Amino acid sequence: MTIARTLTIAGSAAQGSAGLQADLKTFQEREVYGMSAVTAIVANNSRTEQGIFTQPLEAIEAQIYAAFEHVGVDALKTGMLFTKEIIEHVTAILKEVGVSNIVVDPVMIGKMGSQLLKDDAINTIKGHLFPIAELITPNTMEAAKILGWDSIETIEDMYQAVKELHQLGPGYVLVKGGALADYPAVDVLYDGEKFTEYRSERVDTIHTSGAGCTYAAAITAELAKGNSIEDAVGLAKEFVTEAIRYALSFERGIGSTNHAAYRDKNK
Ligand SMILES: Nc1ncnc2c1ncn2[C@@H]1O[C@H](COP(=O)(O)OP(=O)(O)O)[C@@H](O)[C@H]1O
Ligand SMILES: Cc1ncc(COP(=O)(O)OP(=O)(O)O)c(N)n1
Repeated sequence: MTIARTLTIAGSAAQGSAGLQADLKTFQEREVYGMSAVTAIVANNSRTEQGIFTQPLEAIEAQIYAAFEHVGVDALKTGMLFTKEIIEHVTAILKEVGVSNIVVDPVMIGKMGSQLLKDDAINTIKGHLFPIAELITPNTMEAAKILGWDSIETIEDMYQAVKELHQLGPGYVLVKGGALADYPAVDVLYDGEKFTEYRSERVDTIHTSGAGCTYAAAITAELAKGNSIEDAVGLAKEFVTEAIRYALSFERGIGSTNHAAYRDKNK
């Protein structure tokens, strides 16, 4: 049996909704083979002062090579990279192994408040990783920060943002409009010439932890299967919308996107 192979290079979100936990659950749901390289462990709780445990560069490198050597990778995504050093090291390895389907989700601050990218690492992700990415998937806050804008408030702003972000070198830019509360859930894709909008109704919920990771992981899975970027984003948008519609509350603040919801709906 052949199966498409995916890798996430990301942080571990101990609470299970985001990070590599969301990615691996999504890979499984999209019926691809999932692998992971852990960059940092995020484990915020009321008893632990230091909730972020960065992995040594040597450990990150070993995990990436293990995935490439033992299995092979058809598409990969990056999530939490946290430091300049990790970004530089991961970029150098990806250039060496020569993988083409790279999805970069430039996560900066999680919905639970964790810092996922140090402020001094934003320029490194722009300068090193974006030029080798097939697709970058910032949310509106991340897109504004990367561009040095105050904020992105409207869909017109999103159109301007994808154009400017594309000049940083990725093949495609997808700006996600989940935070624009006055609009439906609109995302804008740009390939340097053509804009494509992806829309769904806005689900009335606060339980969207992991939505961005889940979306980028589903896109990665569909690219690994050989779909075009446009089709991969469309399929992933349907998947993440169901994951948000049937989100899991746990009744303790912001709950999790439900990675099994799309499967349950299509049974
Ligand atoms: N309340 C919502 N209802 C429906 N879709 C949403 C909602 N919030 C976010 N989305 C969608 O979820 C995906 C992830 O977007 P977003 O939440 O902006 O990313 P992030 O988790 O990185 O902040 C996008 O397709 C966005 O449009
Ligand atoms: C370890 C870790 N990585 C990434 C995220 C961000 O997840 P994302 O789905 O982009 O957004 P939030 O759900 O946090 O808003 C994370 N939280 N943890």
